[in-house]
Amino acid sequence: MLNLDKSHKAFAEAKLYMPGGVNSPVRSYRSVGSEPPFIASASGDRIYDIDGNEYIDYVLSWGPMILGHANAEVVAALQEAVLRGTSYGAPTLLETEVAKKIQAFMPTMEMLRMVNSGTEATMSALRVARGFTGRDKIVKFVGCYHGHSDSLLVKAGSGLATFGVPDSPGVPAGAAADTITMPYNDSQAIRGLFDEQGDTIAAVIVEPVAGNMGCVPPVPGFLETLREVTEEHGALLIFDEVMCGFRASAGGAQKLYGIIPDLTCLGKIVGGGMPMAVFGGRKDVMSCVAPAGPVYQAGTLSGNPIAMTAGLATLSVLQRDPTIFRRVEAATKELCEGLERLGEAAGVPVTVQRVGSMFTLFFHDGPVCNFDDASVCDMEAFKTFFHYNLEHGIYYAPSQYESNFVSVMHNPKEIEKTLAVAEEAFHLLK
Ligand SMILES: Cc1ncc(COP(=O)(O)O)c(C=O)c1O
Ligand SMILES: N[C@H](C=O)CCC(=O)O
Repeated sequence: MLNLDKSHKAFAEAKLYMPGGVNSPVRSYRSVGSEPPFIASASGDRIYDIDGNEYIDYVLSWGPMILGHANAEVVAALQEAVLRGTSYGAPTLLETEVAKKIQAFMPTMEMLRMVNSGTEATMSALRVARGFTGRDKIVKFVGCYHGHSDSLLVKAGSGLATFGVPDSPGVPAGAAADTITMPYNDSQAIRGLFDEQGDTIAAVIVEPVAGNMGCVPPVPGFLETLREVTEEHGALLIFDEVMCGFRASAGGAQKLYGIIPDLTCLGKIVGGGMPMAVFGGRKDVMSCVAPAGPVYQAGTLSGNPIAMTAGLATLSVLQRDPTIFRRVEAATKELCEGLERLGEAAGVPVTVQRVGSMFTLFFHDGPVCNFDDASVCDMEAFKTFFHYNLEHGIYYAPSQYESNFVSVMHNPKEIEKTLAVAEEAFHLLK
């Protein structure tokens, strides 16, 4: 039995100071009816809690740590950088270096702006789209999560789906009034919407690979339809690649599926584990952003040298060794195929969905194409599987509505161990 005594004590104390004891709801383990291990350190594919337990980590800080935790090159760059000061609130050479690197991976980022979180990136991209088109309405998809800004907290995935509050109190009706929600992967519905009100829509924002209702790939034709209808009606297409950027492929989902969005949001990997995100895309659109144009957007710590350093070091490693993407994807494929095979062998209805190095094991018989499919998964089976794994040193995301991730440090031995634990867990569910 896992000993979490110190974590339980730490959680009780944390709850006195922070709502629910955490600084982001999905960390609380409330959805799986338990309490989270408090983490003391991490290295490679492992994290270690304050009770001395060790886990193979498939959360990876919710995606960023594709090189594994505490990558030597990233750490060395950060150690040097902090000695030069942590923030100047003034331009640096680093920011242009990072911008160039991002553009090398994603040429559609003709011009971009750095921010501090995925939430800021999507919120700002929408403002730019509205400013550029002079229209107010935006379209998002049920079960997609784009951070916690008011107009996007509507029928959202991730923690909101997990806790059963897809719309949040505190969002004024007016702030969400211009947000239209549509079912994911339904091209016909989106065509119908654009036939009726396409000329009033500023932008469609989408996770081109959804990760926040679990990992749900776009069905063939869906992204193509979004591109077509937005183009036909003068609306912008925004790809939220905060999660799937550098995961679906080196060039993100846009490269994998060959669709060029007008704007893209990046986060997670791009900041190498530091608070940093980006929005960018077409030069004519991004030229609207202040001070080049009238659409206001700003940030005291935006582009700060520490986040830039972590991002630059991470992207440099990825650029220098393109086999990393192949290796991480191969490991993820092996793991996912193994999980599906073992589930089937045990007679447990499971579907494992994967794109690149992100995946979800759904307790669902058949493909999960949208939020409705995800929400009829067997949540009790998920919980049992999750807890058995945690107790045996495998750290998955504590919700069926989340993706898991693999790093380049997960080698065949770790995958083998993970599958051995999964096999035992499936047998519990027979
Ligand atoms: C696709 C997507 N967009 C936006 C966000 C918001 O990013 P952040 O948590 O950095 O605000 C997230 C994750 O939280 C995400 O997965
Ligand atoms: N699903 C979210 C991001 O991708 C989970 C991270 C969070 O909200 O803390």
